[in-house]
Amino acid sequence: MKTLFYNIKELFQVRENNTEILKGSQMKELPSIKNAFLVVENDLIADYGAMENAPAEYDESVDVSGRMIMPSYIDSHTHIVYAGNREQEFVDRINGLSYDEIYQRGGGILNSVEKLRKASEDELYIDAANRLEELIALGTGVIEIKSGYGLSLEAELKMLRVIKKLQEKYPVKIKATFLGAHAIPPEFKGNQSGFVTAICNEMIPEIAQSGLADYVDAFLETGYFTVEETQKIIQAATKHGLKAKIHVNQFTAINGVAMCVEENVLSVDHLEIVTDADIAALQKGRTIPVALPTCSYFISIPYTPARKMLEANLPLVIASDYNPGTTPSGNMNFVVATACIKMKMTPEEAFNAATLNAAYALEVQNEYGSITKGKKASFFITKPIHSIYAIPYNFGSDLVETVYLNGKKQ
Ligand SMILES: N=CN[C@@H](CCC(=O)O)C(=O)O
Ligand SMILES: [Zn+2]
Repeated sequence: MKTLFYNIKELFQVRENNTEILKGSQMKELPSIKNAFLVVENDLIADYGAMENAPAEYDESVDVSGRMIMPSYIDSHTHIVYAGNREQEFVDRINGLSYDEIYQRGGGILNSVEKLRKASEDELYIDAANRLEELIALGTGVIEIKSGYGLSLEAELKMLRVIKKLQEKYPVKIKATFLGAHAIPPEFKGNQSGFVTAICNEMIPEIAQSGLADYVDAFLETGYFTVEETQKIIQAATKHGLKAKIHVNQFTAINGVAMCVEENVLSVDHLEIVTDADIAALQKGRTIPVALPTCSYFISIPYTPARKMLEANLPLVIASDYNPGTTPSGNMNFVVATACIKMKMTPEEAFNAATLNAAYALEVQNEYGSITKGKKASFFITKPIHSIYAIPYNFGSDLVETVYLNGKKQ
């Protein structure tokens, strides 16, 4: 089946060759073709170009007049499998409690752990599937989903099985991450080292064996997991053939980034607090930094210093962090807008961070992230707009009209 999309007002993120990653000033350019065509054959991008070169033969055609096409968003950091909500903590923060104070009282992540352990696999699946359907309609075509609200082998496997079911049922590409080291569960209170040992010696081997996870994650943060504990977890994961993606520098900088780069982790995520030493460490390795602007927005913490990092010629990814505690939204259009408005990224930089560079953070750069021949035909068509700047500019509007995943209209 050959489909011609014609009269595209502007076709974005067109890359003749498969560019792997954009650093620093390279992120300023978002290549596009005005008045373009796009040919999709089955699930792949077959051709594109200026309208005057559009092919005359095809099986069906779609008129894209007045509208623009962007490759699907790649959301490389989410926690969309969870039970219930944390609306009361939201109000508690408005009334003056901090995220840490709520955690110290047994809330925060542990609140979600208690709820998740009680929920059935089917209940978790229904809620997560509803969230995923909303995100697909908002333009997300590839997503990473973490466990981390079970914190026992049994409950973590329950979460990972829910993610597997989502992978089987939805055309969106899903990567799964085991986040056993998210917080200390009640049964290990006062025995943090015992929990880390259980993660390394029991949970990681079993989870690697199950094939349910692509990556391992840990919350490297003051009051959660230390640099040394996280290093042990990364090394145990490596031993079992799993790469790591690490939550780090959300509230404090404790030299975790340098260790992560040394251990060659795939990505370091959050980075609301970034020191010069962190930047120097990132410059030396292939670990990609991931900022989560809507987390900063929701819990009123500093934003990742994007300008400083781009000036240091680093690459940057933006992702949603969709989770019940710090970011109960996975709208990547709003993530792009927040990156522009609060982190002073240009729209071109923000779209590059949410598509092409994000593909690298999930190792899907050969299939997704740009309009390149041979890549998956996963993209969204906007509503009629003047320019692509409308997406961050009209930050409260949904400007995604139609979504195609693997060549199929959703
Ligand atoms: N900070 C660690 N994990 C999540 C929040 C988890 C929660 O509060 O439920 C995050 O990325 O922000
Ligand atoms: Zn997170």
